[in-house]
Amino acid sequence: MFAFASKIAKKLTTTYLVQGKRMSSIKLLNQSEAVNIDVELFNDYKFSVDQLMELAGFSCAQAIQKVYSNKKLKILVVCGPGNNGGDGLVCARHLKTMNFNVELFYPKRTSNDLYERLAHQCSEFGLRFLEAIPHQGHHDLIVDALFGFSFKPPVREQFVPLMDFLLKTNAPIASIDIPSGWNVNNGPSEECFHPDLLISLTAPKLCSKFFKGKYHYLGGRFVPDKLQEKYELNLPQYKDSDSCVQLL
Ligand SMILES: NC(=O)C1=CN([C@@H]2O[C@H](COP(=O)(O)OP(=O)(O)OC[C@H]3O[C@@H](n4cnc5c(N)ncnc54)[C@H](O)[C@@H]3O)[C@@H](O)[C@H]2O)[C@H](O)CC1
Ligand SMILES: [K+]
Repeated sequence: MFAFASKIAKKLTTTYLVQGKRMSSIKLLNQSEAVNIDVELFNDYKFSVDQLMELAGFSCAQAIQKVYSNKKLKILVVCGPGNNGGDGLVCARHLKTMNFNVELFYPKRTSNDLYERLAHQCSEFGLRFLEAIPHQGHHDLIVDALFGFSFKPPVREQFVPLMDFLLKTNAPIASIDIPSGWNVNNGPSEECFHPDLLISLTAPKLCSKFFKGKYHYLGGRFVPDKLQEKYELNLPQYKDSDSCVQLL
């Protein structure tokens, strides 16, 4: 019996091993730490939003390509009004260059130069923006780039139908950074959907403890060593030129 129990225990621990590090030893960020790291990357390390968004969005496309490699999949990328939505626009463009069939739904466009350029690039790359929430069953995979680490529940009225669509869909959902609608620190409520794939950016957030999907990746390979040490992130090593690393 002991042998059986230890076999199970061993299996559970190995599931959480990432290149020799236990998943539990990787720091999970709370909402203020995620915001502070973001601010430091901009203010102290002098990154521009465009730079980080391009790397973040590309790493998400790479993780999606690794998990769902079938190029016949019809993918819908749902983009929100903040930087999470910007990551979604970048991710959609890269998925298109990886030969996926991609459509976008971007209901609340942000009118600033960066977002206008990103949306323009998507159009020029041949991506179609849907005018309304599509019928269920039209897409094989949904990329959730609605809200990220600045989301504060409850979701505002305007986004309720879209959140309802995400809750009811049978298609797998790949969430960028945070499953939209989840409390960044405390995780999901009963009305929240559960994604199949989560791509945490910079470092996983506290809510990822409640993730019960199949695949968890880390992306956003732009965190300087000094910053990793300051926040004791204990991130796993990215392999070769990969922009993402599998955690689960
Ligand atoms: N350092 C990094 O890891 C980087 C991460 N990136 C991505 O940026 C997001 C965080 O972006 P931010 O603009 O701060 O916020 P969000 O996109 O999460 O959302 C803001 C947006 O949402 C609205 N909003 C907030 N709460 C609600 C609500 N309850 N109902 C409706 N709408 C809500 C708010 O008004 C704003 O409009 C991070 O997660 C990453 O994905 C960067 O791309 C690169 C650096
Ligand atoms: K999201």
